[in-house]
Amino acid sequence: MTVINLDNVSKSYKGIQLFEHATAAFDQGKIHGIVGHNGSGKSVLFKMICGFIHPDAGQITIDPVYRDKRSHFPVNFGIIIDRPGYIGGITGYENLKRLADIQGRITPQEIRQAMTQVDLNPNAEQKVKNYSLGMKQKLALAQAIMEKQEVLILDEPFNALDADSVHSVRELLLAFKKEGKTILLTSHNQEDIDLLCDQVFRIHRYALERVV
Ligand SMILES: Nc1ncnc2c1ncn2[C@@H]1O[C@H](COP(=O)(O)OP(=O)(O)OP(=O)(O)O)[C@@H](O)[C@H]1O
Repeated sequence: MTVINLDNVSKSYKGIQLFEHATAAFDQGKIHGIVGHNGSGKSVLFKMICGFIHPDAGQITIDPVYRDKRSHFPVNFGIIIDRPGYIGGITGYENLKRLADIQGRITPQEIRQAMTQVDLNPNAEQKVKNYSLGMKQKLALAQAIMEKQEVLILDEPFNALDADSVHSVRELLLAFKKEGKTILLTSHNQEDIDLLCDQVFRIHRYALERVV
């Protein structure tokens, strides 16, 4: 089943063409890797899929299961694109709790579980302003998975993670795939792509070229 479909998508910024008639389908229960050089448009692609920006032409269709009439954005998507702005003066847990309270769907225990899954201590008293880059990355990951989101859109999820954390996040993503979740990720590390991805798309000549 196709979860996200791109049909003839074109996008440019100030005369710089990023996509031209790009077409691709991303399937349920698979891990999809998006590769391409710096500035090729990986983050822009993810922002278009999540409805944050719009293609100049063409269509991006999301399975209606992930649509809600009341929202312009897809629902049940866990997203990491750019580094989110957390509140520095409170702990990681408190940040996630405030975000979780917006939907009011999960318990404190589920927030703690998500933090533990990415090797963050939910009981730590350290404020986010004192977090390292890798810890902020883990917090973003915890946010993306804490509501048990079915589709994960992860731009550079391994960025700044130490070797042990890379290993545990890889295992986590493979476990999510087994559960039937759909994952799109970017990485500049070929090993991540080779180990994790069922399908790989390369941004090449403004299109999404299937390489695996
Ligand atoms: N809001 C914007 N206004 C103007 N140009 C933009 C905007 N957003 C992105 N761009 C440009 O689009 C191009 C693609 O950016 P994008 O962040 O998608 O690249 P990327 O493939 O994710 O790169 P990297 O591998 O370095 O993360 C870049 O040249 C960027 O400057």
